[in-house]
Amino acid sequence: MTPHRSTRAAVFSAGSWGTAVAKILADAGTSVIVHARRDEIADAINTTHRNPGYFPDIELPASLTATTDPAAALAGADFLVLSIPAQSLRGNLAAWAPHIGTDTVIVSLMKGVEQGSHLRASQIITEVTGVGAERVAVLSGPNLAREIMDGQPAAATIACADEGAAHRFQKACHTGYFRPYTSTDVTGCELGGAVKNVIALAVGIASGMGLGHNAQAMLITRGLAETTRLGVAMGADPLTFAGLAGLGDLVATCSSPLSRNRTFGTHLGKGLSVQEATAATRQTTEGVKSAEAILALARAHDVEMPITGVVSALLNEKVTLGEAAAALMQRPPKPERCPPAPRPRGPPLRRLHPPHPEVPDHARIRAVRCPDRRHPRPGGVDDHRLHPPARPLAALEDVLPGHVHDHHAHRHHQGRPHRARERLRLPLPGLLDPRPAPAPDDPRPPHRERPVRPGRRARPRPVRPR
Ligand SMILES: NC(=O)C1=CN([C@@H]2O[C@H](COP(=O)(O)OP(=O)(O)OC[C@H]3O[C@@H](n4cnc5c(N)ncnc54)[C@H](O)[C@@H]3O)[C@@H](O)[C@H]2O)C=CC1
Ligand SMILES: O=C(CO)COP(=O)(O)O
Repeated sequence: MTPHRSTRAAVFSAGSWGTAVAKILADAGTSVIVHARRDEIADAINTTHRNPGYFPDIELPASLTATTDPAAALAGADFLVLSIPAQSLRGNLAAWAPHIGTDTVIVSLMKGVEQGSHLRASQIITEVTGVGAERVAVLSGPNLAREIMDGQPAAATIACADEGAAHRFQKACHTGYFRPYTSTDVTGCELGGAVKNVIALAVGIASGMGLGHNAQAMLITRGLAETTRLGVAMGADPLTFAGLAGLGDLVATCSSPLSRNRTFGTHLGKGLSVQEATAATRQTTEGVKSAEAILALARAHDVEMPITGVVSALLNEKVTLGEAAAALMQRPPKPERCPPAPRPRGPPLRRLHPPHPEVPDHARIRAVRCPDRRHPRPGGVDDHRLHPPARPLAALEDVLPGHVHDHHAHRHHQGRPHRARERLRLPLPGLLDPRPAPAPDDPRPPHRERPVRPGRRARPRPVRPR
């Protein structure tokens, strides 16, 4: 927290989070210039020390200045901090790139995945600017901008392949109310931030439908499970998802009415159409744009993400609220947890993009067997890849795996005899329908859920005396 005005940061966007991070940096003693798109916002910041577009009631540090000239903002900058909607990053960055200094570290605050390319912000940055991964950092965590502007305490994680660069930015933004930690898990931090927006949409939808805290906690917890599955398949450290950029951000966003994603979901849950919810939302709602791209990443890495799947289907208006909820609740029963994947080996199953320097060896999945021998799982990813289910029907089942009950997979899953390709379609009762979900055509009780402990083996058989 030593003053270091010689450190310079250029914050690109005078939006909600850009303004908040600019204030943090200035309060930490860093020399900050904000790049605004509109002259009137830049002028207001320079003359009244307020941002009338986002926080008209909050006075900004007098040392904080603004400009609409990207070259002036970037001149001599140690850090370029980017905080615009993820879908607009590529085009804007291409225009700003010629002004970026050769030593400038680029810090992404963005929590989205690009449509079409399915790239995260840090990957877009390296691709567009040609800057090496050691000069690209991400900052992510439970950081609702409004609370931070009010001076309330918060923490975040700064991740960079070069830990030294992360440390420098940590020093540049450490204040009495903002506590940054460092990490080298760029993939995990970024995925945590992007996927939690989709889970926050799901929680908002549940809340809008009038569902209680049990349902919301279920979505948060299983949302974290599917985020971690994707992260592990993409080479992230699973423990990152237990940290600020994972669980921390998920809890803050899913529980706060300040979250735009949760609020958008609440509108949907109350019955508004996607168009109506969009019209009711003024600021950036990354989850709406990223859900499908995240689902595409999941497919490419053979990871099941049922919550993301139903949110994407709802956003595309392919299913009703009741159908989406029923599709989640009627998935085949399974253990809560399978062991994490061992170090991956072998060629990737499918890859969306040419190898990225940051994730060269990790986007690989290998079949492992769950200690409960009836549940073979690929790479700790609890899907049914090893029970090739010969999935029927097209679009809906593709978006919502488990929407159609696969009788063959179900019997196989239970370790029982089965006839290949026998299938049964379940009706989809509305979520609030008091009737119990229809039982599969099996008279025996359903498979008992049993916690699986990593590394645990079947109990040894007693040795009979001869
Ligand atoms: N608001 C928050 O509490 C937090 C937001 N974030 C992330 O920060 C990023 C930015 O979000 P916010 O600042 O909240 O959004 P915002 O909607 O408040 O501000 C977006 C900014 O980007 C600019 N912008 C919009 N479209 C643009 C375009 N096509 N080209 C160039 N500039 C454009 C706007 O003028 C505005 O300055 C998102 O990825 C979000 O997930 C991350 C943590 C907290
Ligand atoms: O990322 C955020 C908090 O950490 C902000 O979430 P929303 O974009 O949903 O407002």
